[in-house]
Amino acid sequence: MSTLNIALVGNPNCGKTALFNQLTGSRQKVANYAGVTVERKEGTFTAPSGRTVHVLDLPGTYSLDALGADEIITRDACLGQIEGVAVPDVIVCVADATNLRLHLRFVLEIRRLGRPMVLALNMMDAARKRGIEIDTAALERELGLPVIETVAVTSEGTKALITQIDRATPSAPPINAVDIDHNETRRILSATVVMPTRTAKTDDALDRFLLNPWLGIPLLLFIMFLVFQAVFTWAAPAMDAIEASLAWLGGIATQPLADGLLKSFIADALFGGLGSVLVFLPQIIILFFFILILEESGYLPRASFLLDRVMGAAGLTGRSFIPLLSSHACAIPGIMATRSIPDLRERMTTILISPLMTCSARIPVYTLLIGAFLPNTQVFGVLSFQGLVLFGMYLIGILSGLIVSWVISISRREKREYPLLMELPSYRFPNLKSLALGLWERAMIFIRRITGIIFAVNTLLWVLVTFPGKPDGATGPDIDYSIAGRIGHFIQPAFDAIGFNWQICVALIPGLAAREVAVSALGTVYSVAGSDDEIASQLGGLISSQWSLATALSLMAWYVFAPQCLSTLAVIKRETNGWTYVAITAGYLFTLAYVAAFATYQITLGLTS
Ligand SMILES: Nc1nc2c(ncn2[C@@H]2O[C@H](COP(=O)(O)OP(=O)(O)OP(=O)(O)O)[C@@H](O)[C@H]2O)c(=O)[nH]1
Ligand SMILES: [Mg+2]
Repeated sequence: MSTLNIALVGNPNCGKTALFNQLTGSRQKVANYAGVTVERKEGTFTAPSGRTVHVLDLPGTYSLDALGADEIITRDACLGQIEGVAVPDVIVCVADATNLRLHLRFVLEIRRLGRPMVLALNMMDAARKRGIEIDTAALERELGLPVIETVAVTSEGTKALITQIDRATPSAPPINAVDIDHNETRRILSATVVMPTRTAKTDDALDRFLLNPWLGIPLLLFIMFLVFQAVFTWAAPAMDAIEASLAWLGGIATQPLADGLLKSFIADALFGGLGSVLVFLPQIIILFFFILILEESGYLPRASFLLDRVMGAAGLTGRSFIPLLSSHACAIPGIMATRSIPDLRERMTTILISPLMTCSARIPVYTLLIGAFLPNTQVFGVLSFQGLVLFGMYLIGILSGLIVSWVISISRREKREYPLLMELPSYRFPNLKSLALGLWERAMIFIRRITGIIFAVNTLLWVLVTFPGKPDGATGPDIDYSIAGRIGHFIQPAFDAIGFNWQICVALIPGLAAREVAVSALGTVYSVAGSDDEIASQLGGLISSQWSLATALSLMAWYVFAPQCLSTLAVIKRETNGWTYVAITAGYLFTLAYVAAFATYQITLGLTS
């Protein structure tokens, strides 16, 4: 059976990736701002004729004229000049029906390439809602192209689009030498589109409020603050329920077993280790719930504008905002999103500081320590004190990032070359189905991490804390004689000044692979060391009785800075093409981590003794 190659092109934020996901069933990132897709993505589906269709999703671009990287990629992809990528048999040009004035120009540019093409008139739902009337048949005639109305968030029109693409041999459109002319765009628009007299009323009203010079930034801070309160308070009942079920299940699972290795493995490594991380699933889902809503609503590019001045003081621009905000979910997509920053220095600075943003893998560590060591009291009767501290941890991460960036900028003489020019998309109510799917996917990624890397590293750790057993006649606890116990005791002196005991040292080593592993590792170490029926869903209780407050705060300070994530370092190597930035990042972050933990430990000791 023959195959067909198609490429999705269009202006940024017109719904190419949403359409790509509909066609191929993939779940590539979609969000309501320009520049979400930074890398070409490929997928396939089977057309009704039985042909396999290869789909190429491309970064959005405003025109083919300019010489930016995105424009070149798009043009080369359309003409089949990218190595390893087939010439598209059909170009699917996607245009936002609510913004045809802008998008039609690009359609005409693509048409000039003289390749077979189809126009997907996307966002038809939004266009209808705003009362924009488009005469599709007239548009087809004017352009000499098939035009299909689509709604890429609900799959409306996807079938019609597939049928159109699947037609035997799509033909190239007529080449019209003058069609780049603005007059041509205007002429086609007036022949095919009736705009309502007043448009985008809601957008303007909301912007007057959210972009207000006085209200804007306080509102932004307030939104962020609410998110972190919610992460702490809403998650609490679900976390308690998971903890209780794990304790119950653990009891059932280990009861029939005789004391021995199997029982120790199930109790200590599985329930003690992995269970202690699973408990944080609700918090992670709540955080992503807010991040997804912020991404879809259209608020993020506005926040970039609001923060442009503030970030300017730190030597950055508003462009760094979205990459840095994404880093709060995970530094990896954040670092990849820096590709949309044209200024190389700014991009490298953003990459260097993105590991300082509090990624979701730190939530288990912070929550464990905050929950165990700080009082669960209310501030002003409504705010959770623990939630406030968590918010504080996020602020410390952001402030440290801005300070580091400011220090880097001191050495920079020349002026900013790229003023912040960003399109403000329309506000949009998030599609509930995609929101639910997005959260489901996050939950699965977290669970896959637990059953994948965290399980692997933790099982290895269990082996290391269990073997070799205690020699005959020895008196100390078993774990002291194990390999891990010996390693922990061996390196502990280096961490004495920052208050880490040997158990923390043992947990930090596997925690280098991924941050949450440190929690499961502590769970396993304390579980093995403790009596057998103490399952580390009570890890918090255990450490609160064994560590000083100074040690706990010092570990939190360590976690603000320490670059304990191999995947982040790997992606920095990939994005910067070399080891230099990896070495700089790891070096400066470990140094800061040690210094911050040292100061925190010594000061807290001084105050509490
Ligand atoms: N209401 C509505 N929203 C849509 C439709 N198609 C896409 N969206 C939303 O529009 C926004 C942009 O969609 P994307 O698919 O990320 O756009 P893109 O063209 O891939 O953008 P870049 O990758 O930045 O070039 C997202 O918020 C989508 O949920 C549609 O037909 N109707
Ligand atoms: Mg995209």
